[in-house]
Amino acid sequence: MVLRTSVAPMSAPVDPTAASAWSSLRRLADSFTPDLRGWFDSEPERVDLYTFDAADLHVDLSKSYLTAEVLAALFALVTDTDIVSRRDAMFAGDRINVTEDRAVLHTALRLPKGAALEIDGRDVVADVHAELDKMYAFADQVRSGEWVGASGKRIETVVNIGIGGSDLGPVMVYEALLPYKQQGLECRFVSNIDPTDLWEKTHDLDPETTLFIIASKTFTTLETMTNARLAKKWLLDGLAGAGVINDAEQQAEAIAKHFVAVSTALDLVADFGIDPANAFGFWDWVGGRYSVDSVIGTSVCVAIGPERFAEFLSGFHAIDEHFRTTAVEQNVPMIMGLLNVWYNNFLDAQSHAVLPYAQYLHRFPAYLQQLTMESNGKSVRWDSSPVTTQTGEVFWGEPGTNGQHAFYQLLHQGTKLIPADFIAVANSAHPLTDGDADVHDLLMSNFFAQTAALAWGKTEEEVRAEGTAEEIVGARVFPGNRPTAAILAPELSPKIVGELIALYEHITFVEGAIWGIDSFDQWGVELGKVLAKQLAPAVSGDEAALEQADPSTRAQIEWYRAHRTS
Ligand SMILES: O=P(O)(O)OC[C@H]1O[C@H](O)[C@H](O)[C@@H](O)[C@@H]1O
Repeated sequence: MVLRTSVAPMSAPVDPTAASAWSSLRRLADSFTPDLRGWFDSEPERVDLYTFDAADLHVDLSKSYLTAEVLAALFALVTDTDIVSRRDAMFAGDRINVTEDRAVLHTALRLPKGAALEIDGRDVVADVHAELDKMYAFADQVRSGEWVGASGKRIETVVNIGIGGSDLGPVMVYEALLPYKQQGLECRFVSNIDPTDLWEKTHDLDPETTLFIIASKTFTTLETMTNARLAKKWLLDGLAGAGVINDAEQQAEAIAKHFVAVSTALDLVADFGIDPANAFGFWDWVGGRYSVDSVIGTSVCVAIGPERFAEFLSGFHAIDEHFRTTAVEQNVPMIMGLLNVWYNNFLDAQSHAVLPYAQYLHRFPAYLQQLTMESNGKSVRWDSSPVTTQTGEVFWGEPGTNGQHAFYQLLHQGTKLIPADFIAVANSAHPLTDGDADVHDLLMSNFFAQTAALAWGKTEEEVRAEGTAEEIVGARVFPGNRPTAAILAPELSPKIVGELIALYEHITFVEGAIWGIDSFDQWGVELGKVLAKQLAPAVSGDEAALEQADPSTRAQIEWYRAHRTS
């Protein structure tokens, strides 16, 4: 397979609301009455019609708000908004991240060694695999104990310092794949500039057996650079206190043994004092929130090993191939992205729940929040023209069954439409029995029960038939017709975690392509960063700087300063 950069100029985004498919969907929405019970009665083949497979993922959308008419109109929207061309442009390495003038090539990070993708005459796949091989060699050294700290002891704890995409991806995947982690080797993740984060993650560690990975695409992020400097001090003070290092030369040697970096800015890595030989690189065509499958995943690779990491990448690639080559009618990310547009733009859903029935996926909703909301939370299209419709879904969630005892009340009986993705695997990494009961079966009984309860509800007649007192019948009715998607997979393996991430990456892509926005920039995070820098002197006591602040902010800072005890 050889993909080449297309040189076609980027055409202006289509206004989706002007598309004829949009009008059709609007008409359908105006008279839309969800009726899952009725649809299942009148469409005996509904389960088959709306169940799809993509690599190892089995996706049942039969309890969603899809009907034949809706799906046909959504497929027409694919044509009207030319998503397929945009998808192909992404895979080919076109600069579809217009506002940053960059290609969007996270899919190249998981191309197998034999593949080729040329960008500006460079074989990107060779570059990717050269960095992967370097990361794999490093991971092997740490795992085998060949890599030792300043006092000759093997590494026991790897602390990843990063934030946003340089944290959420690694920590989510590390937690998801804990059963694959090497015994005796732990990873921790420091992200927040709140000093308690670094303190909590380091105070009980031995500097002699701790290795820091400074993960930052730009190597300028305030939180990460501050924490990196604090970590350097913690390490050097600790080693000096233990008599391991005594002079500047030994300090430099210690940094080389206890710090590695992952970045696109290798010059800044060197300025920080990390030996470029201990730095792993990637490229500006990898967005932060799309980077866990690059060397940003070094902590994960150390934990699970190169072989498993390669399997993780193969999962992404399997879904990439599905998305790239499968006909729209069977294309799972395409259909799920379209379905989300149907909920969001036509049925006025305000948010979208993601409910993994897998404790190991407990950080998956948080990870998806960055992926989907940083990508698609935009008010202008990629040519800066204002959007004329809603964009960016609000994703949220918690693992089941925990959420059942917390917020599911609102899902079942609340007034809001909240489509929910239920995710589960067939096999537990740690099967247990409670008497005769297989505990994973109990978990899954809840999974199946919840999507059924949400879909079918409980009618007044059913409630009355249970002998319920008339005055509380209303309170005990479940309206049903709450749409869900069920995503099932055999087990939570590295490959399947890669598949799940890639599935949502491409769902996000499809939604952004329909809205005509640049899903790959994030200018909205900048203003707050600039203001924080401007306000920092005022917060620490500079009266002149405080005068510059607006009255509300000034009053807050004054209150803060008045209540500081140290
Ligand atoms: O990896 P870094 O350059 O340190 O960036 C870390 C994060 O911070 C930024 O503010 C962006 O919002 C994120 O997309 C990014 O992942």
